[in-house]
Amino acid sequence: MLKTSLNVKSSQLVVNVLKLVLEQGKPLDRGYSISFSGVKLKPEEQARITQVVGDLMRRLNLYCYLANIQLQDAAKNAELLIVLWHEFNGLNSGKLPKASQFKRSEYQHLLTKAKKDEVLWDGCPEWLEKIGTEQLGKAWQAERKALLQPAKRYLRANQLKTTRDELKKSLSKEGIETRVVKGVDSALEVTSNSPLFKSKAFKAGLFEQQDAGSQLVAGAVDAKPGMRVVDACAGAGGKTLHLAGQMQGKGRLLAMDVEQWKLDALKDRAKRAGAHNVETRIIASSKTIKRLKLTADRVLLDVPCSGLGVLKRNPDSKWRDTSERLPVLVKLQEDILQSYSRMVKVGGMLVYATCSIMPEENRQQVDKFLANNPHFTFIEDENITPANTGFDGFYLAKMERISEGA
Ligand SMILES: C[S@@+](CC[C@H](N)C(=O)[O-])C[C@H]1O[C@@H](n2cnc3c(N)ncnc32)[C@H](O)[C@@H]1O
Repeated sequence: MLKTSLNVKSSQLVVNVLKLVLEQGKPLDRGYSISFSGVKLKPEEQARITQVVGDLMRRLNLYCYLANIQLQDAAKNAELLIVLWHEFNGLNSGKLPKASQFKRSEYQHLLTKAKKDEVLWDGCPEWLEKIGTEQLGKAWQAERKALLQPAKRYLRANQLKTTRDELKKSLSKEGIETRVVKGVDSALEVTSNSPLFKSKAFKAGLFEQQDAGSQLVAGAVDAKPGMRVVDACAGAGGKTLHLAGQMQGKGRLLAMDVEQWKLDALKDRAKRAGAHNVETRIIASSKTIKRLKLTADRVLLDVPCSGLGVLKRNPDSKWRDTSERLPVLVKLQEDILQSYSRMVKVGGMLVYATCSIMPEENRQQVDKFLANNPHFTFIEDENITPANTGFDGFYLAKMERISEGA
């Protein structure tokens, strides 16, 4: 946490980001890029601003409660929330705009009450508490607390161009300090506040920023040189590029998605990474999938999901989403699993993955699929949870096709 208060300029940038996210519905990353564009800021100051915004977003309901305002009025009262944030974190807020509106005795009274309400204290909206309790029972409490922690920055060494040890050394020469992540072969955790994307190492394609949990998912696909591999919900290719590294540029790696702009971004990233065996294909209709029937050694289905495993990285979604999205996503996941699994050849492996920690999107989804598809057999699954790992939360299940089936 910060040791000194924000200055007025930085506090104004916090306000800008909050307004973009809460009033205009921009994702947090976009809020940062718009607010920081053209503004001269030292990397350390930028890191301080993102810390304050991140923390405010993770516990927005708590800070609103302490400021005695409604959640829907958070953006309008952003300056007051920053004052509250300083007080809550034991920092002097005296020089900040709206410091004069801070009512200490009311704050102390509300703080005492808030401490008794664990769900509010952990920055959890009611809809999320309900889902978490229903789906995870007693385990939810630890996950709720883990999801309140700031997200760490992890990198994946691009095996096509370097090794993790070499990358660590190259980064250190540029003043970027990292440490090795135990249990994740390709991952480094960034321990300094250095900007990553202006580094020579990044421009040379030596790494991608990717959560360690996400690296475990792509690692489980175990794509080998010469294989035919499909990443069917590839997005902008976080995992595709990892698979390309596993394949060492040999074989065929097909990245598919329903959104062309994501595949366009993937192409740019693949170029920088030197991933020359990546082909992109838009899924225009079910025919795109049917044409690939029984052809792939590996199919990764990193399906659209609630994102409830990655809330510490995307805390803004707690205040945007509702529980109504979940059943819609569960149905979409079921359809994708049923239809896209056709691409796996006999003896090939299907990897189903989400960035959710909720069983309804995870093991229950897999069990339903296996019950209806006896030509697949279960190999193993893994719940990568924030409470157990400190990483973002993911789920993965591996299944093998044992016969052609339907
Ligand atoms: C969890 S994200 C994928 C993230 C990506 N694999 C990565 O590691 O960066 C899910 C992706 O599924 C895509 N998607 C949504 N509906 C789809 C569908 N019916 N078929 C294939 N992809 C779909 C979304 O556009 C999104 O990019």
